This record gives sequence, C-alpha cells and structure tokens, in this order.
Amino acid sequence: MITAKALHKSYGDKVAVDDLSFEVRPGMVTGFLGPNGAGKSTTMRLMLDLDHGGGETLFDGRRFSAIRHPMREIGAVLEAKAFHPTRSARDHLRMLAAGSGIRAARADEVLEFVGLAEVKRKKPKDFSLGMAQRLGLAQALLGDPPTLILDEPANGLDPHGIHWLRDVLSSLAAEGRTIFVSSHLLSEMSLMADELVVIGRGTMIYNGDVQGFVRQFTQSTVLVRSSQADRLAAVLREVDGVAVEARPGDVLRVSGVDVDAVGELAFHNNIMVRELTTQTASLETAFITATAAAEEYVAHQLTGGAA
Ligand SMILES: Nc1ncnc2c1ncn2[C@@H]1O[C@H](COP(=O)(O)OP(=O)(O)OP(=O)(O)O)[C@@H](O)[C@H]1O
Repeated sequence: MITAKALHKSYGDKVAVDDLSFEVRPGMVTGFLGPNGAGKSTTMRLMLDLDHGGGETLFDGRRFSAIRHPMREIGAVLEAKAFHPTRSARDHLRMLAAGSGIRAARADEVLEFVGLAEVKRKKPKDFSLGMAQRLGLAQALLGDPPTLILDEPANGLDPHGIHWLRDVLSSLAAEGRTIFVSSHLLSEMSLMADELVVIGRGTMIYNGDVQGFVRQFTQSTVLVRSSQADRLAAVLREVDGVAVEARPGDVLRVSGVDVDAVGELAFHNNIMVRELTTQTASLETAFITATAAAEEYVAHQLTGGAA
C-alpha cells in the first residue's frame, strides 16, 4: 500500500503539485493520469524522496529514504533512458544487482522476461525507446519488489508492446503487487488500469475506479430508431430536461432520460421502436471533459502573416 499525503512542490511562483493525497492499493494497477505538465513526474519524484517538497509518501508505513534495500521493495523507473553509457544491458543490471545483494543470475531472468535476452550484450544507448522501456521494466523487477512505480512505461512501445505491457502489469498485480503507472494518454490507461488517480495543474480531479470516472465526467445518451421518429421526438420533447437530436436513418439521440423511460413513453404512445440502446461516452471523452479546465498547454489557432 502506498499512502501519499499532502504532496506539494513549487518552482518559484509556479505550483507544480498542490496538496495531493491519495492511496495506491495492492493487487491492482493504478493509473496516474493527467495532461502534459499536470505534475505527474514531479509527484513521482516527491514520492521517491528524489525532490524536496511538502508532504510525505509512505510505502507500507515507511518513507522511501528509510528503506534499506529499495530495489527489493520498490521498483521505480522514472526515465526511460537512464542507463550506464558504456556497459551492456546485462552488465548494467548485474552491477545494480550486486549493489543491492541480488544474485547475478536474476539479471538474465528479468531480461528474458521482458523479451531482451537476444540483445542483452548490446549497449542500451543503441536501444530504441521501446527497448529502453523494456530494460527499464527489467531493472524495476530486478529485486522482485512488491511495489512498482513507472513513469510513462508505454511511451515508445508499439501497439503490440502496449498489449504486452498490459498483460505483464496485470499479472504482476494479480500476484498482489502494488503498481502505480503514469501516462498522459487515456487510450493506454483504459487498457491498463483498474483504478485511476487523475490530476490537472497539480490538483486532484478524480480518484477511483475507471467506470466511476466515465460516469462522473460523461453523460450517457439513448439512441432510438423508429419509423415514427418525428412523433417520438415530439413526445420526448415534452418531458422536462430531455434533449432530442434527430439523426439520419430515423434515429434520435436522446439525453436527460434513461433507456427504460424512452421505451415506456414509446409504448404508451403506440410508437413502434426498432432499436433502443444506451451509448456511454468513451474514457477519452471523460478525460477531455475532466481535464479541459486544467490543461497546462493549450494550442491556439495559427494566424497567418509569417512573411
Ligand atoms: N525543474 C523545473 N523547473 C521549473 N518548472 C518545472 C520543473 N520541472 C517541472 N516543472 C513544471 O512543473 C509542472 C509539472 O511538470 P511535470 O513534468 O511534473 O508534469 P507531467 O505531468 O509529468 O508532464 P508530462 O506528461 O508532459 O511529462 C509543469 O508546469 C512544468 O513546467
């Protein structure tokens, strides 16, 4: 269990992390989500006592700096390419293993596990970003730690690699580990996470399960198809708070009412319905709604006149 309490960090006048508190529970993957510049990396550095700031983070009741063999307790990767410049991938891991009292053979095991066995004698500086991410994960797993903290581990992975990572993280979580992974991409997170901590401009926007996030930040609509769509639209528009949008193909998109009520109204008014479904907005829509006001970097229209 990770307990982050009142984390805070300012750079001059700029507040990067603003009184952030949350818990990360074992046995599941918790996604740490926020737009670019929201404060995810800064939060992770604060959690690992790599940065000075306010608040504290406890890992099963202890601060990171108080843990004797951190690699055996917390596998953390904050930068994908932070490897020794001249050593091979294998030697890099063996060196780290030796420093933490981990047997040397473990380096080969984790390299095999992340799919880098064939390139283990190559230098990481020649690795692609995706290979570096795999090596980062190997490094995090070296001490077989019960807790993993990974900053943007899917960055640079191809779709196949992202699915692989999802399977790896969920099987590691199923073993009872505590897993905290950041991303600025909802599409990745929706594949990987069970729980979410969503931040914007350093403050908490949402903490809870993925479905709850969608429920809180999206409105589901009802799609109904009927050859008497005009009549049904008129009936629905008489209900308070209901909005109806006519779509091509005798379809109505209805909001402000649930699917049961639409079915009942149609039945009582003798209107034949051929299709009736609830449409829930995607996680991507929920993310954009939730973080719109908190976006750090907003693109603006380019006005001409370069010459
Ligand atoms: N060393 C620094 N000096 C000044 N400002 C900084 C420094 N590091 C981060 N910041 C600012 O703090 C805020 C949070 O940055 P951080 O890198 O933690 O965000 P992030 O959520 O990890 O972003 P991204 O998804 O783009 O990696 C940003 O506005 C950033 O510009």
